[in-house]
Amino acid sequence: MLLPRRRAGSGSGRRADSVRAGRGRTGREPAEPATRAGRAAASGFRHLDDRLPAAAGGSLVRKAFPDHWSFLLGELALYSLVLLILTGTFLTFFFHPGEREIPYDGSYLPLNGVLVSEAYASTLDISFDVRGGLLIRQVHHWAALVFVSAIGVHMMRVFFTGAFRKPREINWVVGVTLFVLAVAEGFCGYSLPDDLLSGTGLRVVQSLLLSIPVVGTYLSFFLFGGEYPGEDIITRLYVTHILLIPGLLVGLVVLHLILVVHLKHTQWGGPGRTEKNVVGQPMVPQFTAKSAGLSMIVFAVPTLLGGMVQINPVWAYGPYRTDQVSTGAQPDWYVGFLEGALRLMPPFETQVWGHTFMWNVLIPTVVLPALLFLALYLYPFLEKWVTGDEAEHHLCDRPRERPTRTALGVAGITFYAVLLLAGGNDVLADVFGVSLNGLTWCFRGFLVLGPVLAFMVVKRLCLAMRAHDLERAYAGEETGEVRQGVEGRLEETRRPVSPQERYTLLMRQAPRPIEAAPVLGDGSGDGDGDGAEGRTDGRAATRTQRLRLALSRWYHEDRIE
Ligand code: HEM
Ligand code: HEM
Repeated sequence: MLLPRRRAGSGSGRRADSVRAGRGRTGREPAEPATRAGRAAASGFRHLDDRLPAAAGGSLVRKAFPDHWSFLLGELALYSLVLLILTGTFLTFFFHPGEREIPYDGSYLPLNGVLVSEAYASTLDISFDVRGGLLIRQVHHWAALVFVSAIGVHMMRVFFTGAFRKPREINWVVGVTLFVLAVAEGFCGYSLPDDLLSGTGLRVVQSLLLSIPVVGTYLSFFLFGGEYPGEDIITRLYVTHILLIPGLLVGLVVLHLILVVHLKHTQWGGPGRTEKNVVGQPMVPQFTAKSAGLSMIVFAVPTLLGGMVQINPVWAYGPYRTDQVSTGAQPDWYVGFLEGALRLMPPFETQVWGHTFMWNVLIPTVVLPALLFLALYLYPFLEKWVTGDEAEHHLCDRPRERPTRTALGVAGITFYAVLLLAGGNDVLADVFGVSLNGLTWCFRGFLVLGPVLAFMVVKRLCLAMRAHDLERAYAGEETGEVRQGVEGRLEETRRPVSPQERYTLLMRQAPRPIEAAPVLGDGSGDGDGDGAEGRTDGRAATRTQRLRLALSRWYHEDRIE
């Protein structure tokens, strides 16, 4: 039985937690945990709960967590962050960020006597001379890949289900900031060992800085502590990597989670699940047990990978030297899209008053990422503006129900994927034995056409799936059997879908484009915000309003009602 529990002062103040104990519906109060240990844990939490501010008006112990797997993606990111902090702390005991050159005298014989930076030497020491060092280094690197991937997938879940809509726009903004910080943290991290691969990445950063008009040279001198490569960059990246960004990340994650608890989770629609309640398993013991299990998997998988699959063998790349670049150099995947943008950009430069504007570096590495992240930051607000949807939403959209949003999302992912693949164009050309220039031109074409094609295909697919849903709801689902009547006619048979499924298929809203009237008003010009201050001649009053109407029509066109 679903038992609504109202939580004063939390979220919109109107949503109630409906806690379902276990998966069964018992028709009674939410069941107490069956085992003695479970009951003891629950009672301990309740004691804490009564004494913490979070308990005001309700119980954290009985907070409902939706039990769909997609709500565990955020936790995947959370636990990989914990693993990164633990393994990173271990690494700080042995890593020396210095750039002074010393002759290497550790266990890796091929480099014995070679002049290398202290940072590089200490990374080799961690790998070959510190007990368990290589394992922890590799676990740290694998965990970083899992972390950024988890954030990416979590962000897609939030995007495609519309969980960024009112009242969660601020949490979306916090989330995008977490994403930017995670990418920056990863970049700083893999630049620390000062090997040939990471040095090549830093060289790209220097070009990026130099391409910024007017202040570029100063920025480069400031960051690198003088003429490239300078003597300060590794120390600065180190402080940023182990103190500054982790501090910001942890602070923002705490804020992010406070907002999740305060606003409560969204949930998938279905019988008994409304905009006014949250149905799910209680925090203790079901959710805690599930989450603890997930945390162990998150700790185990990178540890297994770290123990068995080699990653970033810096001894094979050699120490960084400004006059060398290794072939096939690839950054970690999350930075690959910038590399791809750099490789696809045609070589444009402009000379103005003796100064060179390097568009070929400025556009792909500064303008493009700035626009991409700006689009991510603004999306919830832009969608609200275009749809005129000011309502609070706590039920997840099924992606097919918002064909334009889903198609836009897939178009964005296609754009990103093309850039990522282009970042490895040399490796692809080598593996498939094709011309590098030919491949680059193909990628350029696909960068423009791919997102458009993806948009069109995905929108049609969403509409088709939605039409199919409605057909199932009204006409029933196909049984796969064909019957022949007495008069010889063949007809397919259908059976009605279950009432629960029918409810889920039909409970959707049918959003419509903004009507001209509220935007245009009745011409009263009283400016009282009641939609009655526009014109009466059927034309939008301003260019912005006309744009908004046009975008709204485009957003909602071809809908299935
Ligand atoms: C939160 C996200 C983090 C990410 C994405 C991240 C990522 C990375 C990456 C990719 C490396 C290069 C590893 C390698 O050499 O193969 C690295 C190195 C390092 N990280 Fe992190 N890291 C994170 C957090 C931390 C934290 C919190 C600390 C310290 C408390 C830390 C300390 C270190 C140290 C000392 C190194 C250099 C050691 C080495 O490369 O062998 N990291 N990090
Ligand atoms: C360090 C990175 C992050 C961590 C640790 C994290 C963690 C979480 C957790 C544990 C939840 C609740 C469970 C769930 O819905 O999955 C959540 C919800 C949420 N996250 Fe994140 N997140 C991170 C990054 C992001 C990013 C990059 C975005 C979007 C750009 C985002 C937006 C949201 C939103 C809007 C919710 C509320 C969703 C809902 O109520 O359904 N988060 N996050």
